[in-house]
Amino acid sequence: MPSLMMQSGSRAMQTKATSLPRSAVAKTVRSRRSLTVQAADKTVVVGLAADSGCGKSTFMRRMTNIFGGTPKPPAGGNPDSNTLISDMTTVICLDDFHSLDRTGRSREKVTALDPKAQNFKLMYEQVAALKRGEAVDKPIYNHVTGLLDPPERIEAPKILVVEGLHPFYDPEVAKLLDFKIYLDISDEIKFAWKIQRDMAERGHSMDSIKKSIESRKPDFDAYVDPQKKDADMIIQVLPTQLVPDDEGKYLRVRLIQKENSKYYNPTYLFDEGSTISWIPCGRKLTCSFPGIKMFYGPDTYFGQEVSVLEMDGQFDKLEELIYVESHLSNTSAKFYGEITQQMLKNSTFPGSTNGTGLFQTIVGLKVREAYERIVRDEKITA
Ligand SMILES: Nc1ncnc2c1ncn2[C@@H]1O[C@H](COP(=O)(O)OP(=O)(O)OP(=O)(O)O)[C@@H](O)[C@H]1O
Ligand SMILES: O=C(CO)[C@H](O)[C@H](O)COP(=O)(O)O
Repeated sequence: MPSLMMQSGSRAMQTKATSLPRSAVAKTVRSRRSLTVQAADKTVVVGLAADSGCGKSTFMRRMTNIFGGTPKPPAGGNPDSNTLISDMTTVICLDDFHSLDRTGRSREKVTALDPKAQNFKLMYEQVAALKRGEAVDKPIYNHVTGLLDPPERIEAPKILVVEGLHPFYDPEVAKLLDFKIYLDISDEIKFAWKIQRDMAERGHSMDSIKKSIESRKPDFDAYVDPQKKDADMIIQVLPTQLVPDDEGKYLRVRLIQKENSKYYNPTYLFDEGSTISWIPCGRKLTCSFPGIKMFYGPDTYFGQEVSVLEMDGQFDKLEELIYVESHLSNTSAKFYGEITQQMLKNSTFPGSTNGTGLFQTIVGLKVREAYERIVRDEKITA
Protein backbone atom coordinates (compact mmCIF):
# COMPACT_ATOMS: atom_id res chain seq x y z
CA MET A 1 0.00 0.00 0.00
CA PRO A 2 1.25 3.54 -0.67
CA SER A 3 2.24 5.23 2.57
CA LEU A 4 2.35 8.95 3.28
CA MET A 5 3.62 10.99 6.22
CA MET A 6 2.92 14.71 6.13
CA GLN A 7 3.64 17.62 8.45
CA SER A 8 1.57 20.66 7.67
CA GLY A 9 2.77 24.26 7.09
CA SER A 10 1.49 25.12 3.67
CA ARG A 11 2.55 28.20 1.66
CA ALA A 12 0.92 29.86 -1.34
CA MET A 13 -0.41 27.73 -4.16
CA GLN A 14 1.14 27.09 -7.54
CA THR A 15 1.79 29.90 -10.05
CA LYS A 16 2.22 29.30 -13.75
CA ALA A 17 4.60 31.14 -16.09
CA THR A 18 3.17 32.46 -19.31
CA SER A 19 4.80 30.95 -22.38
CA LEU A 20 6.12 33.67 -24.67
CA PRO A 21 8.81 32.38 -27.03
CA ARG A 22 10.65 34.81 -29.34
CA SER A 23 7.95 35.58 -31.83
CA ALA A 24 6.95 37.35 -34.98
CA VAL A 25 5.66 40.20 -32.80
CA ALA A 26 9.21 41.15 -31.81
CA LYS A 27 10.29 41.02 -35.45
CA THR A 28 7.46 43.38 -36.50
CA VAL A 29 8.53 45.89 -33.89
CA ARG A 30 12.14 45.71 -35.16
CA SER A 31 11.84 48.57 -37.66
CA ARG A 32 10.06 50.93 -35.25
CA ARG A 33 11.78 50.29 -31.88
CA SER A 34 15.27 48.93 -32.12
CA LEU A 35 15.48 48.76 -28.29
CA THR A 36 12.64 46.25 -28.10
CA VAL A 37 14.18 43.96 -30.68
CA GLN A 38 17.63 44.10 -29.07
CA ALA A 39 16.18 42.96 -25.78
CA ALA A 40 13.95 40.27 -27.32
CA ASP A 41 16.90 38.86 -29.31
CA LYS A 42 19.20 38.66 -26.30
CA THR A 43 20.74 35.27 -25.64
CA VAL A 44 19.80 33.63 -22.34
CA VAL A 45 22.84 32.02 -20.71
CA VAL A 46 22.70 28.87 -18.57
CA GLY A 47 25.72 27.57 -16.60
CA LEU A 48 26.11 23.86 -15.83
CA ALA A 49 28.92 22.94 -13.44
CA ALA A 50 30.20 19.46 -12.60
CA ASP A 51 33.33 17.39 -12.49
CA SER A 52 34.27 15.28 -15.49
CA GLY A 53 32.26 12.05 -15.79
CA CYS A 54 29.38 13.33 -13.66
CA GLY A 55 26.64 13.13 -16.26
CA LYS A 56 26.83 16.58 -17.93
CA SER A 57 26.45 15.15 -21.44
CA THR A 58 23.50 12.99 -20.39
CA PHE A 59 21.84 15.95 -18.70
CA MET A 60 22.47 18.17 -21.76
CA ARG A 61 20.79 15.62 -24.03
CA ARG A 62 17.72 15.54 -21.77
CA MET A 63 17.58 19.34 -21.61
CA THR A 64 18.10 20.09 -25.30
CA ASN A 65 15.45 17.47 -26.18
CA ILE A 66 12.91 19.61 -24.32
CA PHE A 67 13.68 22.50 -26.67
CA GLY A 68 13.59 20.29 -29.80
CA GLY A 69 16.02 19.35 -32.55
CA THR A 70 18.98 16.99 -32.56
CA PRO A 71 22.21 18.42 -31.10
CA LYS A 72 25.07 18.31 -33.63
CA PRO A 73 28.63 19.68 -33.77
CA PRO A 74 29.11 22.76 -36.01
CA ALA A 75 28.57 21.62 -39.62
CA GLY A 76 31.77 21.00 -41.59
CA GLY A 77 33.95 21.90 -38.62
CA ASN A 78 36.58 20.19 -36.49
CA PRO A 79 35.47 16.57 -35.84
CA ASP A 80 36.84 16.94 -32.29
CA SER A 81 34.70 20.01 -31.55
CA ASN A 82 33.10 19.98 -28.08
CA THR A 83 30.19 22.18 -29.20
CA LEU A 84 26.63 20.94 -29.76
CA ILE A 85 24.10 23.01 -31.68
CA SER A 86 20.38 22.34 -31.96
CA ASP A 87 17.30 24.38 -32.91
CA MET A 88 17.30 26.78 -29.95
CA THR A 89 20.33 25.82 -27.89
CA THR A 90 24.08 25.86 -28.30
CA VAL A 91 26.13 24.02 -25.69
CA ILE A 92 29.76 25.06 -25.36
CA CYS A 93 32.26 23.22 -23.20
CA LEU A 94 34.45 25.38 -21.00
CA ASP A 95 37.39 23.01 -21.54
CA ASP A 96 37.80 25.10 -24.71
CA PHE A 97 39.03 27.93 -22.47
CA HIS A 98 41.95 25.94 -21.04
CA SER A 99 44.92 28.30 -21.26
CA LEU A 100 47.34 25.41 -20.79
CA ASP A 101 47.19 22.34 -22.98
CA ARG A 102 48.08 18.86 -21.71
CA THR A 103 51.84 19.44 -22.10
CA GLY A 104 51.58 22.89 -20.55
CA ARG A 105 49.78 21.52 -17.49
CA SER A 106 52.33 18.81 -17.07
CA ARG A 107 55.19 21.34 -17.40
CA GLU A 108 53.58 23.76 -14.89
CA LYS A 109 52.54 20.85 -12.64
CA VAL A 110 48.89 21.93 -12.46
CA THR A 111 45.72 19.91 -13.01
CA ALA A 112 42.98 20.83 -15.52
CA LEU A 113 40.87 21.92 -12.52
CA ASP A 114 43.30 24.64 -11.44
CA PRO A 115 42.17 28.20 -12.31
CA LYS A 116 45.74 28.79 -13.56
CA ALA A 117 44.91 26.43 -16.43
CA GLN A 118 41.87 28.49 -17.58
CA ASN A 119 41.61 31.70 -19.61
CA PHE A 120 38.78 33.38 -17.68
CA LYS A 121 39.32 36.71 -19.48
CA LEU A 122 38.61 35.18 -22.88
CA MET A 123 35.75 33.12 -21.40
CA TYR A 124 34.18 36.36 -20.12
CA GLU A 125 34.68 38.25 -23.39
CA GLN A 126 33.22 35.48 -25.55
CA VAL A 127 30.25 34.61 -23.32
CA ALA A 128 29.48 38.35 -23.01
CA ALA A 129 29.64 38.79 -26.81
CA LEU A 130 27.33 35.80 -27.41
CA LYS A 131 24.95 37.14 -24.79
CA ARG A 132 24.83 40.45 -26.69
CA GLY A 133 23.93 38.50 -29.83
CA GLU A 134 27.39 38.62 -31.47
CA ALA A 135 29.25 35.68 -33.07
CA VAL A 136 32.67 34.67 -31.71
CA ASP A 137 35.67 32.63 -32.83
CA LYS A 138 36.06 30.28 -29.90
CA PRO A 139 39.12 28.07 -29.34
CA ILE A 140 38.74 24.27 -29.23
CA TYR A 141 40.45 22.07 -26.64
CA ASN A 142 41.06 18.77 -28.39
CA HIS A 143 40.57 15.92 -25.91
CA VAL A 144 42.07 13.44 -28.37
CA THR A 145 45.41 15.22 -28.85
CA GLY A 146 45.47 17.33 -25.66
CA LEU A 147 46.19 20.43 -27.80
CA LEU A 148 44.37 23.71 -28.44
CA ASP A 149 43.06 23.61 -32.02
CA PRO A 150 42.25 26.57 -34.31
CA PRO A 151 39.03 28.37 -33.33
CA GLU A 152 35.50 27.62 -34.53
CA ARG A 153 32.83 30.20 -35.37
CA ILE A 154 29.92 30.23 -32.90
CA GLU A 155 26.78 32.26 -33.66
CA ALA A 156 24.61 33.60 -30.83
CA PRO A 157 21.80 31.13 -30.08
CA LYS A 158 18.53 31.75 -28.21
CA ILE A 159 19.86 29.72 -25.29
CA LEU A 160 23.58 29.35 -24.65
CA VAL A 161 24.61 26.61 -22.23
CA VAL A 162 28.14 26.84 -20.84
CA GLU A 163 29.08 23.52 -19.28
CA GLY A 164 32.24 22.44 -17.56
CA LEU A 165 34.39 22.67 -14.48
CA HIS A 166 34.21 26.41 -13.70
CA PRO A 167 31.14 28.18 -15.14
CA PHE A 168 30.59 30.25 -11.98
CA TYR A 169 34.08 30.32 -10.46
CA ASP A 170 35.03 33.68 -11.95
CA PRO A 171 32.75 36.45 -10.58
CA GLU A 172 32.63 38.33 -13.89
CA VAL A 173 31.64 35.22 -15.87
CA ALA A 174 29.15 34.28 -13.11
CA LYS A 175 27.38 37.65 -13.55
CA LEU A 176 26.63 36.76 -17.18
CA LEU A 177 24.69 33.62 -16.23
CA ASP A 178 20.91 33.82 -16.04
CA PHE A 179 20.49 30.33 -14.53
CA LYS A 180 23.02 28.14 -12.71
CA ILE A 181 22.90 24.36 -12.29
CA TYR A 182 25.31 22.15 -10.33
CA LEU A 183 25.54 18.33 -10.58
CA ASP A 184 26.84 17.20 -7.19
CA ILE A 185 27.85 13.55 -7.47
CA SER A 186 29.18 11.97 -4.26
CA ASP A 187 32.63 10.38 -4.40
CA GLU A 188 31.28 6.81 -4.18
CA ILE A 189 28.90 7.27 -7.12
CA LYS A 190 31.43 9.24 -9.20
CA PHE A 191 33.82 6.33 -8.72
CA ALA A 192 31.18 3.76 -9.76
CA TRP A 193 30.27 5.73 -12.92
CA LYS A 194 33.93 6.34 -13.86
CA ILE A 195 34.83 2.67 -13.39
CA GLN A 196 31.93 1.61 -15.58
CA ARG A 197 32.77 4.11 -18.37
CA ASP A 198 36.56 4.28 -18.31
CA MET A 199 37.11 0.54 -17.95
CA ALA A 200 34.46 -0.48 -20.51
CA GLU A 201 34.84 2.30 -23.08
CA ARG A 202 38.36 3.67 -22.63
CA GLY A 203 40.35 0.61 -21.56
CA HIS A 204 41.65 2.15 -18.29
CA SER A 205 42.55 -0.06 -15.32
CA MET A 206 40.81 0.16 -11.94
CA ASP A 207 44.10 1.33 -10.42
CA SER A 208 44.64 4.16 -12.92
CA ILE A 209 41.04 5.37 -12.46
CA LYS A 210 41.52 5.45 -8.66
CA LYS A 211 44.80 7.37 -9.05
CA SER A 212 43.23 9.89 -11.44
CA ILE A 213 40.31 10.56 -9.06
CA GLU A 214 42.68 10.94 -6.09
CA SER A 215 45.03 13.30 -7.94
CA ARG A 216 42.12 15.57 -8.97
CA LYS A 217 40.41 15.60 -5.58
CA PRO A 218 42.32 18.49 -3.84
CA ASP A 219 41.72 20.87 -6.76
CA PHE A 220 38.15 19.63 -7.19
CA ASP A 221 37.48 20.44 -3.51
CA ALA A 222 39.21 23.82 -3.77
CA TYR A 223 37.87 25.16 -7.07
CA VAL A 224 34.93 23.18 -8.45
CA ASP A 225 32.85 21.98 -5.51
CA PRO A 226 32.50 25.45 -3.82
CA GLN A 227 30.52 26.70 -6.84
CA LYS A 228 27.49 24.65 -5.76
CA LYS A 229 26.49 27.16 -3.09
CA ASP A 230 25.79 29.71 -5.87
CA ALA A 231 23.67 27.43 -8.07
CA ASP A 232 19.92 28.00 -8.54
CA MET A 233 19.33 24.24 -8.67
CA ILE A 234 21.54 21.39 -7.49
CA ILE A 235 21.08 17.70 -8.30
CA GLN A 236 22.82 15.77 -5.54
CA VAL A 237 23.47 12.06 -6.13
CA LEU A 238 24.21 9.89 -3.08
CA PRO A 239 24.33 6.17 -2.25
CA THR A 240 20.93 4.70 -1.43
CA GLN A 241 19.73 4.48 2.15
CA LEU A 242 17.46 1.55 1.23
CA VAL A 243 20.19 -1.09 0.85
CA PRO A 244 23.17 -1.29 3.25
CA ASP A 245 26.61 -1.15 1.55
CA ASP A 246 25.18 -0.87 -1.96
CA GLU A 247 27.92 -0.10 -4.53
CA GLY A 248 26.15 2.45 -6.67
CA LYS A 249 23.41 0.22 -8.11
CA TYR A 250 20.64 2.21 -6.45
CA LEU A 251 20.74 5.96 -5.95
CA ARG A 252 19.36 8.50 -3.54
CA VAL A 253 18.88 11.68 -5.55
CA ARG A 254 18.05 15.09 -4.08
CA LEU A 255 16.85 18.10 -6.04
CA ILE A 256 17.89 21.18 -4.05
CA GLN A 257 15.81 24.17 -5.16
CA LYS A 258 16.54 27.71 -4.04
CA GLU A 259 13.57 29.63 -2.67
CA ASN A 260 12.94 33.17 -3.92
CA SER A 261 14.41 32.54 -7.38
CA LYS A 262 13.58 35.23 -9.90
CA TYR A 263 13.01 32.65 -12.60
CA TYR A 264 11.31 29.55 -11.22
CA ASN A 265 9.05 28.19 -8.50
CA PRO A 266 10.29 25.04 -6.73
CA THR A 267 8.53 21.77 -7.54
CA TYR A 268 6.73 20.26 -4.55
CA LEU A 269 5.11 17.00 -3.52
CA PHE A 270 1.46 17.10 -2.32
CA ASP A 271 1.54 20.29 -0.23
CA GLU A 272 3.92 23.24 -0.64
CA GLY A 273 6.01 23.95 2.46
CA SER A 274 5.11 20.74 4.31
CA THR A 275 7.52 17.95 5.18
CA ILE A 276 6.48 14.71 3.51
CA SER A 277 7.76 11.13 3.29
CA TRP A 278 6.00 9.04 0.68
CA ILE A 279 6.36 5.42 -0.38
CA PRO A 280 4.39 5.33 -3.64
CA CYS A 281 4.84 1.59 -4.24
CA GLY A 282 1.59 -0.38 -4.26
CA ARG A 283 -1.31 -0.69 -6.65
CA LYS A 284 -0.38 2.15 -9.00
CA LEU A 285 3.40 1.86 -9.04
CA THR A 286 5.17 -1.45 -9.48
CA CYS A 287 8.31 -1.57 -7.34
CA SER A 288 10.60 -4.54 -7.08
CA PHE A 289 13.40 -4.57 -4.46
CA PRO A 290 14.37 -2.11 -2.95
CA GLY A 291 11.32 -0.01 -3.87
CA ILE A 292 11.08 3.79 -3.85
CA LYS A 293 11.02 6.33 -1.07
CA MET A 294 10.25 9.96 -1.81
CA PHE A 295 10.75 12.96 0.44
CA TYR A 296 9.93 16.64 0.20
CA GLY A 297 10.56 19.44 2.66
CA PRO A 298 12.17 22.78 3.47
CA ASP A 299 15.85 22.97 4.41
CA THR A 300 18.81 25.34 4.44
CA TYR A 301 21.76 25.08 2.07
CA PHE A 302 24.87 27.17 2.82
CA GLY A 303 22.61 29.47 4.86
CA GLN A 304 20.03 29.86 2.07
CA GLU A 305 16.40 28.72 2.17
CA VAL A 306 15.73 25.78 -0.12
CA SER A 307 13.08 23.14 -0.84
CA VAL A 308 14.35 19.62 -1.29
CA LEU A 309 12.66 16.93 -3.36
CA GLU A 310 14.19 13.50 -2.96
CA MET A 311 13.84 10.08 -4.60
CA ASP A 312 15.65 7.00 -3.27
CA GLY A 313 15.46 3.74 -5.25
CA GLN A 314 14.14 3.07 -8.73
CA PHE A 315 10.93 2.32 -10.60
CA ASP A 316 10.29 -0.75 -12.76
CA LYS A 317 7.91 0.58 -15.40
CA LEU A 318 8.69 4.00 -16.82
CA GLU A 319 5.13 4.62 -17.98
CA GLU A 320 3.93 4.31 -14.36
CA LEU A 321 5.95 7.42 -13.50
CA ILE A 322 2.75 9.30 -14.39
CA TYR A 323 1.49 8.26 -10.93
CA VAL A 324 4.41 10.09 -9.25
CA GLU A 325 4.13 13.02 -11.68
CA SER A 326 0.44 13.45 -10.84
CA HIS A 327 1.41 14.14 -7.20
CA LEU A 328 4.01 16.79 -8.09
CA SER A 329 3.12 20.48 -8.51
CA ASN A 330 4.96 23.49 -9.94
CA THR A 331 6.80 21.20 -12.32
CA SER A 332 6.86 23.79 -15.14
CA ALA A 333 5.31 21.15 -17.43
CA LYS A 334 3.01 22.62 -20.09
CA PHE A 335 0.58 19.70 -20.00
CA TYR A 336 -0.30 16.78 -17.73
CA GLY A 337 2.15 13.94 -18.34
CA GLU A 338 4.90 15.99 -20.02
CA ILE A 339 7.57 14.72 -17.58
CA THR A 340 6.62 11.08 -18.17
CA GLN A 341 6.54 11.71 -21.92
CA GLN A 342 10.07 13.17 -21.82
CA MET A 343 11.33 10.30 -19.68
CA LEU A 344 9.85 7.76 -22.11
CA LYS A 345 11.37 9.62 -25.06
CA ASN A 346 14.82 9.37 -23.44
CA SER A 347 14.36 5.92 -21.92
CA THR A 348 17.75 4.64 -23.15
CA PHE A 349 19.71 7.38 -21.35
CA PRO A 350 21.52 6.46 -18.10
CA GLY A 351 19.46 7.20 -14.99
CA SER A 352 16.09 6.77 -16.71
CA THR A 353 14.62 4.61 -13.95
CA ASN A 354 15.73 6.70 -11.00
CA GLY A 355 15.79 10.22 -9.57
CA THR A 356 18.68 11.39 -11.77
CA GLY A 357 16.57 11.15 -14.94
CA LEU A 358 13.44 12.48 -13.24
CA PHE A 359 15.16 15.50 -11.68
CA GLN A 360 17.24 16.27 -14.78
CA THR A 361 13.95 16.42 -16.69
CA ILE A 362 12.40 18.76 -14.10
CA VAL A 363 15.48 21.03 -14.20
CA GLY A 364 15.22 21.08 -18.01
CA LEU A 365 11.61 22.26 -17.69
CA LYS A 366 12.71 24.95 -15.19
CA VAL A 367 15.29 26.19 -17.69
CA ARG A 368 12.52 26.46 -20.28
CA GLU A 369 10.38 28.38 -17.78
CA ALA A 370 13.30 30.69 -16.94
CA TYR A 371 13.97 31.30 -20.63
CA GLU A 372 10.33 32.16 -21.29
CA ARG A 373 10.13 34.46 -18.27
CA ILE A 374 13.31 36.32 -19.30
CA VAL A 375 12.09 36.79 -22.87
CA ARG A 376 8.66 37.92 -21.62
CA ASP A 377 10.05 40.32 -18.98
CA GLU A 378 12.49 41.91 -21.40
CA LYS A 379 9.81 42.50 -23.98
CA ILE A 380 7.74 44.27 -21.33
CA THR A 381 10.53 46.46 -19.95
CA ALA A 382 12.16 47.38 -23.27
N1 LIG B 1 22.24 9.08 -14.11
C1 LIG B 1 23.17 8.18 -14.33
N2 LIG B 1 23.06 6.94 -13.88
C2 LIG B 1 24.00 6.00 -14.11
N3 LIG B 1 25.13 6.27 -14.79
C3 LIG B 1 25.30 7.51 -15.27
C4 LIG B 1 24.32 8.53 -15.07
N4 LIG B 1 24.76 9.66 -15.68
C5 LIG B 1 25.94 9.36 -16.21
N5 LIG B 1 26.26 8.07 -15.98
C6 LIG B 1 27.46 7.38 -16.39
O1 LIG B 1 28.58 8.23 -16.19
C7 LIG B 1 29.36 8.30 -17.38
C8 LIG B 1 29.67 9.78 -17.63
O2 LIG B 1 28.48 10.43 -18.06
P1 LIG B 1 28.56 11.67 -19.04
O3 LIG B 1 29.36 11.31 -20.25
O4 LIG B 1 27.16 12.16 -19.24
O5 LIG B 1 29.39 12.67 -18.12
P2 LIG B 1 30.19 13.99 -18.46
O6 LIG B 1 30.14 14.84 -17.24
O7 LIG B 1 29.66 14.60 -19.70
O8 LIG B 1 31.63 13.42 -18.70
P3 LIG B 1 32.94 14.11 -19.37
O9 LIG B 1 33.01 15.52 -18.90
O10 LIG B 1 34.06 13.28 -18.85
O11 LIG B 1 32.75 13.97 -20.85
C9 LIG B 1 28.55 7.68 -18.51
O12 LIG B 1 29.30 6.71 -19.17
C10 LIG B 1 27.34 7.06 -17.87
O13 LIG B 1 27.37 5.68 -18.02
O1 LIG C 1 38.46 17.68 -16.31
C1 LIG C 1 38.33 17.70 -17.50
C2 LIG C 1 37.09 18.31 -18.05
O2 LIG C 1 36.54 17.57 -19.10
C3 LIG C 1 39.40 17.19 -18.38
O3 LIG C 1 40.20 16.29 -17.65
C4 LIG C 1 40.24 18.37 -18.86
O4 LIG C 1 39.49 19.14 -19.77
C5 LIG C 1 41.53 17.90 -19.53
O5 LIG C 1 41.23 17.05 -20.58
P1 LIG C 1 42.19 15.84 -20.95
O6 LIG C 1 42.19 14.98 -19.71
O7 LIG C 1 41.49 15.22 -22.13
O8 LIG C 1 43.51 16.44 -21.27
